[in-house]
Amino acid sequence: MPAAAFAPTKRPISRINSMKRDWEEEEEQAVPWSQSPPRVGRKGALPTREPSPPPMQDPLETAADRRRKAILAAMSGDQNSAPPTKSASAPARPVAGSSNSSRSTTGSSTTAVGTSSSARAPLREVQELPSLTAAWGGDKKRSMPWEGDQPNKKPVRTTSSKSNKSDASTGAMNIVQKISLSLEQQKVLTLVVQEGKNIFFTGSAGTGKSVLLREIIKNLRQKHVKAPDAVAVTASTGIAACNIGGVTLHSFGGAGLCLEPVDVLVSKIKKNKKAAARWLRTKVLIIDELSMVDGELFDKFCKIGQKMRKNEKPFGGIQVIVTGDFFQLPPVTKGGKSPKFCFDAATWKETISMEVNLTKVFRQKDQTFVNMLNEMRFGRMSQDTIARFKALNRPLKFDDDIQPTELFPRREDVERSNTFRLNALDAETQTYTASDTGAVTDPVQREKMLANFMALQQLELRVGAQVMLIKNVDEQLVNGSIGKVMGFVHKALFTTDLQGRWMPEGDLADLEENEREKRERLREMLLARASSSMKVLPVVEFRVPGGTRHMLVEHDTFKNELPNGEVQVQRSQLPLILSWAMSIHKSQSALERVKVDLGKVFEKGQAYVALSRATSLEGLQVMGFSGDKVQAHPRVEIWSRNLRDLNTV
Ligand SMILES: Nc1ncnc2c1ncn2[C@@H]1O[C@H](COP(=O)(O)OP(=O)(O)OP(=O)(O)O)[C@@H](O)[C@H]1O
Repeated sequence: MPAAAFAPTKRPISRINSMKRDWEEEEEQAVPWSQSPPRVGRKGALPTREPSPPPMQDPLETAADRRRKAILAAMSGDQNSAPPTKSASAPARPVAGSSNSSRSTTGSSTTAVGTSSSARAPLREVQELPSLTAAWGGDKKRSMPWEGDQPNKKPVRTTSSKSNKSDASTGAMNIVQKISLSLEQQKVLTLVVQEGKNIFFTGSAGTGKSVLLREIIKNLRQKHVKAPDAVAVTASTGIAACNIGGVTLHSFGGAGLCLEPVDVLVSKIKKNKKAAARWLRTKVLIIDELSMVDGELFDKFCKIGQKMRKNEKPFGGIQVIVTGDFFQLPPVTKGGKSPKFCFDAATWKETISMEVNLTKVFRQKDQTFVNMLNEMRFGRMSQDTIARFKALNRPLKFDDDIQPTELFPRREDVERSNTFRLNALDAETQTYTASDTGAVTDPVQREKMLANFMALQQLELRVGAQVMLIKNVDEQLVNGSIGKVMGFVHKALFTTDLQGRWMPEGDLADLEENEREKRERLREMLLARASSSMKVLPVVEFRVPGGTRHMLVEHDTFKNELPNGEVQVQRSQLPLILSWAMSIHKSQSALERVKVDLGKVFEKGQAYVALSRATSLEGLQVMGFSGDKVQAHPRVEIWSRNLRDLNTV
C-alpha cells in the first residue's frame, strides 16, 4: 500500500475482539438513515438537475451497517457487492453518452464542454442540436466507444468535483464552452446524412474534423438503424481506428495487405464469408486519417466494391465519406518511394463528388498562433514566423508541478522518458494488468491490434505520477485531461467532501474522537488483512477549466469493432496513461503544455502535427526549430490550391 493510501497510523492493533461490540454500540444510537444533501455531498455525488432516486436500502440500515458492509465487501474483494457509495449509484455527472444520457439516445449533434459555476450548482444538461435523424424516427442507437454505454460496459464512474480556483498558471486553459457544430460543420453533416453525398472533408489541425466525423457516424447509424452493419467505420491506421471505435481499412476489406491484383483480392474475399457479407451489406464506408491511405489501395477498394456488388458505380454504390489532412502524415512507402496520395488515385474524382475544406480553427484561440501553424502547414514560413517559433525555445514555468508533455516521434523514447520519471518518485508502484478478449485469436495479429490501443497492457502508477485521461468522462474531464495521482484507495472506502475533493480519512470524518480512533484501528486491521484480494484504484487530481477535480479512476473498455458489432479485440484497463511523454502518432488530443524537440522529427508533416497539438504559444516549448524541418509535400501543396471551403463551392 503506498504511503498516501489511507495514510494509516502506526498504532498497534488492539481490541480486535471488541469489533462486534463496537458496531452494536453504534447501532443502538443510530437513527434510521435517510438521504440528506450533506451526506450526498460528502460521499461525492454532485447534485444533478433531477436528483436520482435514493438507492434501494433497508430503511433500518444504519451508517454503521453500511460502513461494515463496505469494509467486508472490500475484504472479500467483491467490489460489486459493496454497498454503493453515491458515486457508484449516481455518477457525479452524466458519463459522456451513458445509456441514461439523452445525448446517447437521440444521436444528435452536440458534444458538450462546459462547467457549472460551482461544484454544487445544478448541472446543465448537455445541449443538443436538432437531430438530423429525427425524421427517420431513429431508435436507440448502438453507442460509440467513446460514449461509455456499451451494453456490457462498465462506464468510468467518477466521484469528482472541481475547485473554483482561478487558473493560476499559463492562463491557457480552454475557455469553457458548449460545443455545437459550426455552420460549415453542419452543412457537411447535412450533405452526408440527408443528401447521401460522397464527401471528402479536410481542414488544418484543430478544425473539428474528428468532432464532425463523430456526429456523422452517430447520425448515419440513426439513419440506418434497421441495418446495424450498414455503416462501416474505418481508418488508415490501427491507432486512428481505435480513436473512432472502428477497424483498419485493411481489416474491413478482408483481403490482407491487398498487394495482389484486384481479381485475386476479390476471389480471396469471396472465400471469406464474413468479409464477403460485409462488402454486400455496407451502405456507407467511412475512412478516417485518409492522408495515410495509399492511392493504389483506394483504387483497389473502389474496384473490389464494384466487383463484389456487381455494380459499376464507384465502390459498387457504397456511400464513401473520407476525411483527413494531407498536410499531416503521408502514406507509408518503402525504399524512399514517393507516396501516392488518394487525391491522385485514378478513381478519386469519380468517387468523391465534393471536397470540402473546414476553415474555422477551434483548438487554438490565438490568431497569431493559428497563422504561424498555417504557414508551417504549407511549408512557407515568413522570417517573422520563424523568429517566433525560435523564441519558443525556453523553459516553461508553471506554479503547479504538472510538467509539459514531451512529444517524441518514437515509442522507445516515450517509454524511456516516462519510466525514468516514474522511477524517480519515491513511492510504491501499483501495477494494473489489462484483461484482453475478442474474436481475433491469431496471437501476432492480436498483439498488433492490441498495441494500437491507448490503454496499456500493463500500467504502472505511483503517487505523484503525471497521467492523462484517455476517455471522455463528462464535459470537463475529457480524453487528454492531465493530472497527478494523489493516492490509491479501495472503491468502497473512497470518500469526498462537499466540494468533491478526496478525503482519505473521509469515512471517519463525522465521528466523535474516541469512536473515530476505534474505527481507525479497526480499519487498519481490516486493510492489513485484505492483502491481494483488495485492489486499490488511483485517485487523480485533474486540471480542468477553472481549477482541479478529483476522480477515482475505474476500469473501462476499449475495443475494435467490425460493422456487424463483432468485437475483434477488447481491452479492459484503467483509462490512464503516463503523460510526461507521448508519441506524436498517439497524441490525438489537445495539450495545454507541450515540449517538442524538432531535432528528432523525421517525417514531413510530423513537426506540424506535434506543434499543432498545443493549445497556446504560452504552453509550447520548441527546441531544434529550423525551416527545413517544416516541409509540406509539394504534391499536396499544389493539390490544395484548388480546395474550396463551403462558402465558395
Ligand atoms: N463546433 C465546435 N465548437 C467548439 N469547439 C469545437 C468544435 N468542433 C471542434 N471543436 C474543438 O476543437 C478541438 C479540435 O477538434 P478536433 O480534434 O475534432 O479537430 P481535428 O480537425 O480533428 O484536429 P486534428 O487534425 O489535429 O486531429 C477539440 O478540442 C474540439 O472539442
